[in-house]
Amino acid sequence: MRSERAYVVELYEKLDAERARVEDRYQEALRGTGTSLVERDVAVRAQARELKRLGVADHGLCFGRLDAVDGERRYIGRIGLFDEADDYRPLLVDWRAPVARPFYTATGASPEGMRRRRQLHSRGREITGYTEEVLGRPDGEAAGDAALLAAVNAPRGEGMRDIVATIQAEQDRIIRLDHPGVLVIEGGPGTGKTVVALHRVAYLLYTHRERIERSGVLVVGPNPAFLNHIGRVLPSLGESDVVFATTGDLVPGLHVTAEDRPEAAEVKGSLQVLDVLRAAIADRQRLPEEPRHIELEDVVVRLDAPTAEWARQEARDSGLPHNEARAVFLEIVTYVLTERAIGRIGKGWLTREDTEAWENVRADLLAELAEHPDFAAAVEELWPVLTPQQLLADLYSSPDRLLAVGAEALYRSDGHAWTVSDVPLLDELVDLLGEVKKPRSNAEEAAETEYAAGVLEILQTERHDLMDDEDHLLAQDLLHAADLAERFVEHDTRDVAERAAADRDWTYRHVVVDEAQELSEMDWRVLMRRCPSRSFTVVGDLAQRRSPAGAATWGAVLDRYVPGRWADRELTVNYRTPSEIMELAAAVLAGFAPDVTPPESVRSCGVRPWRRQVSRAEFARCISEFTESESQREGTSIVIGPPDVPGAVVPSDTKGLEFDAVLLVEPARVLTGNAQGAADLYVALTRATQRLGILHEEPLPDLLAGSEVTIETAVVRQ
Ligand SMILES: Nc1ncnc2c1ncn2[C@@H]1O[C@H](COP(=O)(O)OP(=O)(O)OP(=O)(O)O)[C@@H](O)[C@H]1O
Repeated sequence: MRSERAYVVELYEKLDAERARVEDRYQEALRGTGTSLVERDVAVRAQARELKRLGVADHGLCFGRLDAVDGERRYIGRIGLFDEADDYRPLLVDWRAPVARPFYTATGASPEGMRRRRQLHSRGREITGYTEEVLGRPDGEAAGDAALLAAVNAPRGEGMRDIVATIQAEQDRIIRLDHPGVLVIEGGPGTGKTVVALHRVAYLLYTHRERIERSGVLVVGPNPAFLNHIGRVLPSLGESDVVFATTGDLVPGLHVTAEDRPEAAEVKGSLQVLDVLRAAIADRQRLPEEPRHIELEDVVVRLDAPTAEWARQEARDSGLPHNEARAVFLEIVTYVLTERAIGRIGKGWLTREDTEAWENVRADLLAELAEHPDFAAAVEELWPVLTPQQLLADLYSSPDRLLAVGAEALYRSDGHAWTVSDVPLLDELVDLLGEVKKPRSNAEEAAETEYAAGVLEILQTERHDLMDDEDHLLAQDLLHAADLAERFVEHDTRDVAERAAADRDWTYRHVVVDEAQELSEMDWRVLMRRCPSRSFTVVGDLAQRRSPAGAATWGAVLDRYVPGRWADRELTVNYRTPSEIMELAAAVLAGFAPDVTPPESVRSCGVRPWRRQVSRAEFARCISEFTESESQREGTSIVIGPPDVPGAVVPSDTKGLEFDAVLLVEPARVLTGNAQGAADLYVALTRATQRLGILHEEPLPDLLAGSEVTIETAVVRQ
C-alpha cells in the first residue's frame, strides 16, 4: 500500500506540473500578441482542449496496475502521463491504449502475458486500498468482481458515471471493436449498452482523433432527460467535442410542442410519406383558373393557364428543388409575357430583325414586370417560395390539401404544433424545396473572405488538413480564399460541437444512436444524411420498442443503407437491476416476447420487490410516504405510472434512466394503456438498481401475479 500510494502521489505531482505548464501556455495564447485572430483562435482551442484533458483526472487518476510475466509493470489510468526526462517513459497508460487492454480482458485461463492485475481503490486523490488477481494460476482469485460489485451497488447520483475502472471483457471487446461502419450494440435493459457506446466514442476519439475531431461526433437520445443523464460520461473521460441531440433537435431552431396520434406517427415514420411530401409540393405549383391580367404602362399582358403549364413543366423537368426551380418558371413566364407585349407594342414599326430596338423594349418590360405587384402576386400564387415549415403547416391544417395528397390522417387544427415525427419531414423538405437565397452584403462577403484567407494561410503553413478525408481536398488545392469563406464563416471561437449543433448541413464523422429501436425509417434517413461516411454506433433493445414506426429488426432499417456491412454485438449481463427485481421483469418479458432471453443480473441485493394494494384515493398518501422515506436515504428515486397519477412519470419518459428506488403505480393500467403497454411495463420494472415497490388498486396483471415470483405484501401502516 505504501509503495502504491507513493507512486500515485508522484503521478499527481506530475499532473499538477503539467497543468501549470498548459495553463501558462493557454494564458499566453489568449493574449495572442503578434498573431492573427485566426492563429489565436486555433492556439486557444488547442490549449483549452489539453487543459480539459488534464482536468478530468483530478479523481481516480490511476485505477489499476498490470504486471507482465516478463516483469514489466504498467499503471493504468484515465489519461496517459510520460516522463520526458527519461525518454518519454510511460508513467501512466491511458485506459484506451492497446497496452492497457489486458487490464480488462486477461483472465485466469487466458492471462495474455500478464501475471497480476491490481485494482486500486481511491477516494479523491488518495489510494484507500486495492484488490488483486493473480493471473495464469488455477488458484488465482477473481478479485475483479469486488470492484465491479462496489460500482454497481453504489447509490446513484446525478447522472451516469464512467466505468473505466471496471469495464468487463465482453464490453471491452465492443468498445475496441475495429469496425468502421455501422455497429449495433444489442442487449436487455441494464446491460451497459449506453455506457459502452459512450466509452466506444471516447476510444474512437483517442484512436482516430485527427480524423474524427474535425467533423465531430453526434449522440442522439430519446429525450432531454436522457441526454442529461448521460451527458457527463464523455466530459469525465476528457471528451467534450460531442453534440448531444434528441431526434427533435435535428432541425436547428425547431421547437417540438405536441405529440402525434399513433396513426399519424406511423404515416410520418414510413418512407411512403416521401410521396406525400412530393405531392404536397406539386400541389402548390398551380395553374390559374382564370387568366391574370397585368396592366403595364403601354400594354396589358395576360398570364394564362397554357403559359403557366409550359413554364411549370419546364421548371419541374429541370430537376431542381422547388424554390430553385422557381427561377425557371419565372424565366419562361417572363419570356412569354414580354414576347407577347413586344409584339403588341411594336405592331407596325418593330420587327425582330431590329434586334437592338427589340431588346431595348424587352429590357424596359422586364424592369416593369420585376416591379409590378400584380405580376409578383401572380407568380407567388402559381409557384410560391416555400419554407419547409410553411408547406407542412399549410398541409396539415387543410383537409382539402391533405385529401389532394391522400394523407387525411395527418390533419391537425394547428399546423405549427410540431411533433417529433415532423422533424424528418421538415429535414427532407429542406432538400426538396431547396434554398431561398438571401442576398449577402458586399461588406459581409469581404469580411468572410478575409477571415478565410487567414485560415488558408494557416492550413498551408502548418499543414493542418482541416478538410474531410472524403473531400480529398488539401489546402494547397484551394486557390481562392473566397472558396473557403463558405466553410469558415464562423468568426467566433465556437468549437466543432457548437458549430455542428447550429448547422443543419453539418455532417458528422461518427453518430451514436441510443434507444435506436424507436426510430422510424424517416428518422434513419435524417441520420444517414448527417453521416455520409456511415460510421455509426447503434444502441438498442427491440424488446423495449414502443413506437409503432420503430424498427422490427435491425436488418429492416440498416440493409437499405449498408447492405450486409453492419455488425452486431450482444451484451448479456445486467449491471443495473438486481436478480430479485429482474425475475419479475423476466416474467413480463416471457409473456410478451417469449423468444427473447432476459439478461442475467450480475448481483442480487437481498431485498425483494414489495407490493401494496390500496384504494385509488390512498395513492397520493402512499406516494408521498414513499418519496419521504426515500429522501432519507442516499441515492435517487422515482414514481412511475399511468399519465393520470399525480406525481408519476410515464414509463416512456424513463427509458434509458435508472434510479435506486422505483415505485410503480397501477401496473395493470400501464399494461393496457396503449398498444405497447407490455414494453412500457418491462421498461418500468427494469429502472431500479436497489428497491422496487408496486402500488395498485386493480388486481396485478396476470404477467406479474401469475408468475412464479412471490411478491412480499407490505404491511399497510394504519
Ligand atoms: N462494467 C461496468 N462497471 C460498472 N457499472 C456498469 C458497468 N457496465 C454497466 N454498468 C452500469 O450499469 C447501468 C446500466 O447501464 P446502461 O444504462 O448503459 O444500460 P443499458 O443497456 O443502456 O440499459 P437500458 O436498455 O435500460 O437503457 C449503469 O449504471 C452503468 O453505469
